[in-house]
Amino acid sequence: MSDDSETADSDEVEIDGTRGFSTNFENADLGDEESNQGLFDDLLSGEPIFENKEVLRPSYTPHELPHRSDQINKMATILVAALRGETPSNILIYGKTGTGKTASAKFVSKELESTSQKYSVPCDVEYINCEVTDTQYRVLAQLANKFIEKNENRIDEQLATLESLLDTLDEYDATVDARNPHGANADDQSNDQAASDPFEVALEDATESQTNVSSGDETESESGGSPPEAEGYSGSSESKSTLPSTEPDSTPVDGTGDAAASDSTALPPDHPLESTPFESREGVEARIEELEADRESFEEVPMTGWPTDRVYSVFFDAVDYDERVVVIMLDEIDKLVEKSGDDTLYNLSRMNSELENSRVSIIGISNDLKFTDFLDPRVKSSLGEEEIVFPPYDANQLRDILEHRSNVAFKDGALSEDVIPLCAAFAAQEHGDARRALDLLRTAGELAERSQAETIVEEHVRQAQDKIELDRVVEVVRTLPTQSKLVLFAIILLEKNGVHSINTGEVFNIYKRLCEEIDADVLTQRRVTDLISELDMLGIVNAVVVSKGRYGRTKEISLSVPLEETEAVLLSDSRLSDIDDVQPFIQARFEN
Ligand SMILES: Nc1ncnc2c1ncn2[C@@H]1O[C@H](COP(=O)(O)OP(=O)(O)OP(=O)(O)O)[C@@H](O)[C@H]1O
Repeated sequence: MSDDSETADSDEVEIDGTRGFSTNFENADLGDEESNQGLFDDLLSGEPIFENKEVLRPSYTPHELPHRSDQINKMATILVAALRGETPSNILIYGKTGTGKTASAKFVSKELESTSQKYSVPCDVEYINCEVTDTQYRVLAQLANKFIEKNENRIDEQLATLESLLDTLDEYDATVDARNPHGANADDQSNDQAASDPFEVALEDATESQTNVSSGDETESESGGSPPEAEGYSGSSESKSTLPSTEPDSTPVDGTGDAAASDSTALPPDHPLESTPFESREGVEARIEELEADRESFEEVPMTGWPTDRVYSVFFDAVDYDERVVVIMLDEIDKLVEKSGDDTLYNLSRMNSELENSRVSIIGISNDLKFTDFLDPRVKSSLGEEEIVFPPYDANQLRDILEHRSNVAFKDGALSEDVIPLCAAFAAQEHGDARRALDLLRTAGELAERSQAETIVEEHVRQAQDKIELDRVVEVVRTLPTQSKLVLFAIILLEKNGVHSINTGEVFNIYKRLCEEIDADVLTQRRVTDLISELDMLGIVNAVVVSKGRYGRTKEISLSVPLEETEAVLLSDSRLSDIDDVQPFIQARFEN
């Protein structure tokens, strides 16, 4: 270490100005140990606590969800209808934050999609977080674009299969010509062996593709039981309806050698188009053209600017392009309703009566048990066909969840015994929130790592609890409206000056002075009393009503959060930071 820094120092002494850059780059190029000053070496040298910290982050989707098997099974029982080609009932999922709603729903949808691939039943799941995507326009636009992308991908796969079918046809024709320069199809026994390999491959390819004739057509669906990768000639009703039956026995070929010369439906058994829906090269080429035209016609929806009707119609067409069951998962659905009413849900829930090829089913996820009160009764009954409740976890369940994760997250021996029970207990007090429990465990690990400890102990968990709480306070205070910030600042100033049992009148007087100082509107005392109650509800201040005997009742206010940190957050607001000398204001509390 010391060697490193000495060398680095001497480099710096020798160079000046622009030359310094080039010398440093040279060092970097050399890549030897002497080129850095060991800023990170110390940190890296400590024994790491974590084996895989990502596992504790909210973005990680666990493979196992202990204590949620009832809810997961119920969801699967409802959604299995999609794998039978039927429309699953809509589902509403309720539960407080951190009770595993999103994780469980994502887990089930992953399983659903992979099983649907396994059995070649077309089924798509789309997830939307309505806290981010919170208007009807955005929801529909996002869905439209996702389905357009899916359709394009499917078309690309189909085109690739068809192009390779054309190649196989070319090879086949060339081989036939070579075998039989006079035009007869030489498929007699003696030639079978020589011809078998490429044709068998082609036939296999074609059969594989053909089994997937499944979607987009009114005429037929043959999806069940075919292999997952089969993506063949699906899509257009027109091309399909003009195609011959795909049943192999429709034109028996006797193997005597004249099949190629006979009419086009009588393909020899080793013909690449046999057991495909196509009877000629032209048929394949026409289908390619048609798919390319479809692909061209898709128009991506811009994120703003179109009339909502147009967005809806593009979304509708994109969903209905293929035969499939579509599950739309709307997480934080209450935020969407709160922000933009229930129009989106109304439109989505009535789609099925108009869709021709596909079916839509909705899973809504909400923290707010009461949000359906704001829904149109028709939407409410359609959306809530099935309801699944996620109860809060208790401390034992949280302990199990943490233990599962910690096995992967931490190095052996990095956790002392009481850490997980303590994290679970803290989080159980917070309405059984698994996210909070995982945050605590991760933060405790980070604090231990930062202090270069080898194991995480109870103290780290307590520090983590304080840190998370403080982070929450900072976030809440930072995002308060200016008027609330002024009221809170007034309370802080009073506390800082040793005033105990602060009452509303005192807060109001200081608040008024602060408003004048920064040219803000002054609210009425009644309104300020409301703002104090809001701060109380957010857990930032504690306001209790006390009786003063014959002088009536008053509120006694005290700060519930750390004073200095909160003041620092308030002063980081550019408007409040203009207030320079606050001391004289304190006198104002005696004024009236
Ligand atoms: N049973 C469980 N097993 C393992 N991890 C879980 C379990 N339940 C929840 N989690 C984890 O807890 C965190 C929060 O879960 P999730 O996001 O599913 O909660 P939520 O109920 O959807 O909360 P919110 O309503 O706030 O979105 C995630 O990291 C998730 O992986």
